[in-house]
Amino acid sequence: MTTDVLLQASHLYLARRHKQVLTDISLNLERGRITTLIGPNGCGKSTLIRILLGLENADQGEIKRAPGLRIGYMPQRLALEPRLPLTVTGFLKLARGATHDAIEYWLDRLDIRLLAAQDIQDLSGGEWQRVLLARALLIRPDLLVLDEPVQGVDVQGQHALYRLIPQLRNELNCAVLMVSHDLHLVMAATDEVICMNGHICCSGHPDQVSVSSEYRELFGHVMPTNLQPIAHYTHHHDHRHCLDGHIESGSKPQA
Ligand SMILES: Nc1ncnc2c1ncn2[C@@H]1O[C@H](COP(=O)(O)OP(=O)(O)OP(=O)(O)O)[C@@H](O)[C@H]1O
Repeated sequence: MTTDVLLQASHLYLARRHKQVLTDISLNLERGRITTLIGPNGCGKSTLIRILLGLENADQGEIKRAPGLRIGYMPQRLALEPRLPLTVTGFLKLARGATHDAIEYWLDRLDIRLLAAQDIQDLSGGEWQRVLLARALLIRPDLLVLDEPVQGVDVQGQHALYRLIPQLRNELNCAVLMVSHDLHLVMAATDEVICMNGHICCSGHPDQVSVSSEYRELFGHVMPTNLQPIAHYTHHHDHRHCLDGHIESGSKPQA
């Protein structure tokens, strides 16, 4: 592994109840890069994340993590005791890396200071997502893993969160791995997209993936009207890519 590679997964396979969930998944997560996993419901995104985090084991394959790697994880769901009376600050205190200073810092940085004394049961979906993000950031992770970070967040909030993620990457100089359902929403906030459906269908820069036939087969051509890109992306595509994103020989390179 080179020094910038924080996690390297090679040829992961996993079956669950006779169903092949993951097939031959290989990827590298590098410091300073944002990687987005995208794919339809049930394609194995959360399972892959759990395996990369070491919460589940693959049937086959290998995962190498940089020594001492600090991982901050924002799960898709968090099972909480429903009647547990707990303020946001109390909840954050339970997390790894929860020093007084760290909690104070992330409450301000994520604009959730006003929620500090609020009961976690009373948070809106969007507020809860920010609190979960703060919890993942407390240890100042080398690798920040976000499983559908905009779930339950309104469109404005989604844009705000996807603008924040590259800022956090710059601030912490960390790697980010996130799961999203909508490439066009995240494409300005990601360096690499891995499009999966059990196996990796295609991967590369969001510009390349969004025009690839494998991506279009999975997601169709039409962008939902309510989901506009955060930043305007233009496609100058007059050449073809191999599945690994390289330009096919003989095709015209981009101007
Ligand atoms: N413990 C299990 N037993 C049986 N099947 C499982 C188990 N865990 C996951 N699966 C199956 O594995 C597949 C992948 O699930 P996973 O949650 O990883 O998908 P996902 O891409 O994250 O989906 P979504 O976008 O809906 O969150 C699904 O078909 C799911 O039903």
